[in-house]
Amino acid sequence: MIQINPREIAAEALMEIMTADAYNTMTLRRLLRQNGAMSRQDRAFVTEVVNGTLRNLIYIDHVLNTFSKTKTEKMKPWLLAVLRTAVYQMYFMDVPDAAACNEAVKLASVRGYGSLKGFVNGVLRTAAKKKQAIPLPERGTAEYLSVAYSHPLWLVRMWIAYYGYEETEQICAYDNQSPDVTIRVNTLKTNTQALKKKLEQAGVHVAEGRICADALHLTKTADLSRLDAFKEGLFHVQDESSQLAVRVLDPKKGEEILDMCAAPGGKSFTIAERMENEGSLLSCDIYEHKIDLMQEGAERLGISIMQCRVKDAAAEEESPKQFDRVLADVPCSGLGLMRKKPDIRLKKDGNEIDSLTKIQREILENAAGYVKKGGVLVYSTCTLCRKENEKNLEWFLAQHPDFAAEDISEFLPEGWDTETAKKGYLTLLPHKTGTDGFFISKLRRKD
Ligand SMILES: C[S@@+](CC[C@H](N)C(=O)[O-])C[C@H]1O[C@@H](n2cnc3c(N)ncnc32)[C@H](O)[C@@H]1O
Repeated sequence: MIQINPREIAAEALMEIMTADAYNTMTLRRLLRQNGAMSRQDRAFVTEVVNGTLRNLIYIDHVLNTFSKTKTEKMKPWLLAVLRTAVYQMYFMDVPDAAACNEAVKLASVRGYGSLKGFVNGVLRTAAKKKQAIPLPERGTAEYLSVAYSHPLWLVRMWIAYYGYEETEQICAYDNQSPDVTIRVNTLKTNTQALKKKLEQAGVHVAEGRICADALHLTKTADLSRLDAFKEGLFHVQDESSQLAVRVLDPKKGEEILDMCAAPGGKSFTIAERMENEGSLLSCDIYEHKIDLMQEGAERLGISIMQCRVKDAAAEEESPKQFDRVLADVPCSGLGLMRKKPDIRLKKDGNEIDSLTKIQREILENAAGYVKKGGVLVYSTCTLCRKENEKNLEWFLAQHPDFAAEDISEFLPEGWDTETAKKGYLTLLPHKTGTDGFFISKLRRKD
């Protein structure tokens, strides 16, 4: 039988993600599939090493650059991947230093770098010895937050300008916690208590929602899709921030609703459930393959009012149909998702923000045309970036005197700061709300 070395698969995945700018979940999934003979434990190890290394990459590179004369940007991609994954094991996992180091030395040879075994060994042994004494940039600087919490410097600087130093440090620290899985109870088929009981019987640890009554937080979940409760369509995965966005949209039974950027479908599913599967919901996305997934999800959940369609939300339509409520949950930089998506930290700069802002404004402009007189438009993102959030809202209101921002405080949990909510918008800072970082705003078209 061929022996598969999980450390080699982890280094391979990391190298591909870094060199091809590949999306980490897809690369990982493919490599795990190609090496299907690995045990469950080895697969979990590979996943942990890859995601953990990505999550801590800036700090790990700082460690390597502290102890290696050859800097990380000059290293061969394979050696760099081996060193990075080894430092992750030594610094962040319970792997003994000697094991991580010896295995890395072997991996260097596997791909023809036998002559550099001494280099790998030297850097890792020193890194192991000096673990407690890594020199960091001076506290109180953006550089310190960037290295200590492995967040890109441009992002830390942007957040400091928005939220101040302390708040930024708290966001960064929150991003480094391991996330739980949040689900939305399918109220068409069950209720929170019944589902909680069923999941607990299946060995899942369940805690109740902190913001939404229909949310549950799960830990000790292996593969959710294997649970009977999943197969029976009793829930879908959805963060409480997204559930709150739908609460703010406030969909009603019998209405006509449009979700302009709907895939993978989470908010559409919650909208349909809140509508008690009565009325009509048009769920669009620009990517065809995502439409199929969304349709499958709706079927699993027993939702029949959702029509899924491929449609570019930024393309103008001549005489658009009008809806009671429109959700524009636009493509964004995703900076509120750092806890769950480690590769978002790899964004080298904020340059894409301007092009995203342009698309978001095009989508918003079209959204206005889809809202009936007296109807509602909710604009939301999963990012912490004022250009994509508050600035877009301001821009929209300046272009559209026929819309007014609407107070959303009644939808928020007790005790939340409602100063901006009264003006129709809210930024969810993840360390305060225990959710993804998120932005929700609500507008109503005047009669
Ligand atoms: C933030 S995600 C939406 C998440 C979704 N609302 C949910 O809750 O599951 C943004 C979506 O916009 C889609 N998208 C990107 N550009 C688009 C466009 N021009 N028109 C429509 N959808 C677009 C992406 O495929 C992505 O699925």
